[in-house]
Amino acid sequence: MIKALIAVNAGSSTLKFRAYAMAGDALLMRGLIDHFGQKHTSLSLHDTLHQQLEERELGDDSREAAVAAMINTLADHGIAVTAVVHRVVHGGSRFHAVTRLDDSICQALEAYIPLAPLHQPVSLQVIQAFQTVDASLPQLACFDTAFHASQPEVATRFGIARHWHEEGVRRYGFHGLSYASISRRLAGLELAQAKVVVCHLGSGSSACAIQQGQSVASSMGFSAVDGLMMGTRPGYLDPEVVLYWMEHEGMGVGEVRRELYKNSGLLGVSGGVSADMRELLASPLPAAREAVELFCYRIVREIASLAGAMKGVDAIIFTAGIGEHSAEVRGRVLSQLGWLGFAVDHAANLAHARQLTTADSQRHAYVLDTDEEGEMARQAFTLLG
Ligand SMILES: Nc1ncnc2c1ncn2[C@@H]1O[C@H](COP(=O)(O)OP(=O)(O)O)[C@@H](O)[C@H]1O
Ligand SMILES: CC(=O)OP(=O)(O)O
Ligand SMILES: [Mg+2]
Repeated sequence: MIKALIAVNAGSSTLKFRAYAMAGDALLMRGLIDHFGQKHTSLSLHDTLHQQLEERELGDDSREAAVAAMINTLADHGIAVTAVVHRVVHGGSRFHAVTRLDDSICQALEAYIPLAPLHQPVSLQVIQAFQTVDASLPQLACFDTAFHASQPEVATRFGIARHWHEEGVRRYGFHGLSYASISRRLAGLELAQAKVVVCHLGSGSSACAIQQGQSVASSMGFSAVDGLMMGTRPGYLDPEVVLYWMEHEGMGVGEVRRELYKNSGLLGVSGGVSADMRELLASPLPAAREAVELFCYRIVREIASLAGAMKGVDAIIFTAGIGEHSAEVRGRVLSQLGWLGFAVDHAANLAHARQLTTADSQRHAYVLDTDEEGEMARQAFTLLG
């Protein structure tokens, strides 16, 4: 048996995991638990050459059964799980580094559930499920907020009374594991010292201004609902809209939260067609087109805003599901940024080439695959030694 660390990236409905060798940290296998915590939970496992090793429904839809199936299936393929590292979305002002989990840390992380209601409870349930299945397994957490700890104070403030900031009502920023994984690869593009806007476009989307490899500003704030429009979240929204819903529509906190996290974004604007970019791009319906148009428009505005925060921009990088796979979205965004010196190379964009701009473009745009799990593993190995 090969001893391995598994990196667990739990989302609201899927759980992605990857196994890395404890000796030498090589990637061994990647897996997905689909419909996690829902009906018809299934597990699939692929080797590093993308060869499928397993694909089956679990029968038992509990999170504990899914965790046990993950550990047992890896064992069937010669991998003994000896440690786990989790992606935890919110680490607040307290957690800026990979942390060994215990009851008191988990309790502290529970306090951030209201700030990340789609993600934080799931992560904590997964941690609990591992604890139930194998209490002796060391568990670590890496935080999406941590990469943004380098931001200057001005980027973290809201224009509200000072005491709120001191109480933690401030901008944190998310998708930090993705940005850290991109930041590590900037040197390879000769951008280590540059001013870069990275667009992480997935079911959750955000953008980050990275200067000399560090986060200096980001589109997400106090929670993962702010900034760009997403699959089911609105992004930037005048807070008076929330008051309007409560005061004039009689909506309670739970209903408002559902509206903000489940009914908005691509799904809401498309009139219910889909939260999935692929389906929207394939739809002939005007509302679906409008949703895509708004998604791109908001990215263009955010890039200009983040460029302002850095007093310039040298490059744009697209990453995550939509950023890595949708030439349509990248092309639309870059076409609206000609005034900033980005000239799209349409053939390169369609071919998903690394560089998306023409050789004589004043500034360049690129695609890089995000590697949240790889970043988690790297951080975990520094702690495990
Ligand atoms: N070929 C593609 N074209 C357009 N969008 C795509 C493509 N492949 C994946 N996506 C989109 O990527 C999004 C999911 O991104 P991903 O980063 O996997 O999300 P998450 O990890 O947050 O669940 C979905 O909107 C999906 O439609
Ligand atoms: C922070 C966040 O929005 O994460 P995800 O993209 O996984 O939903
Ligand atoms: Mg994601």
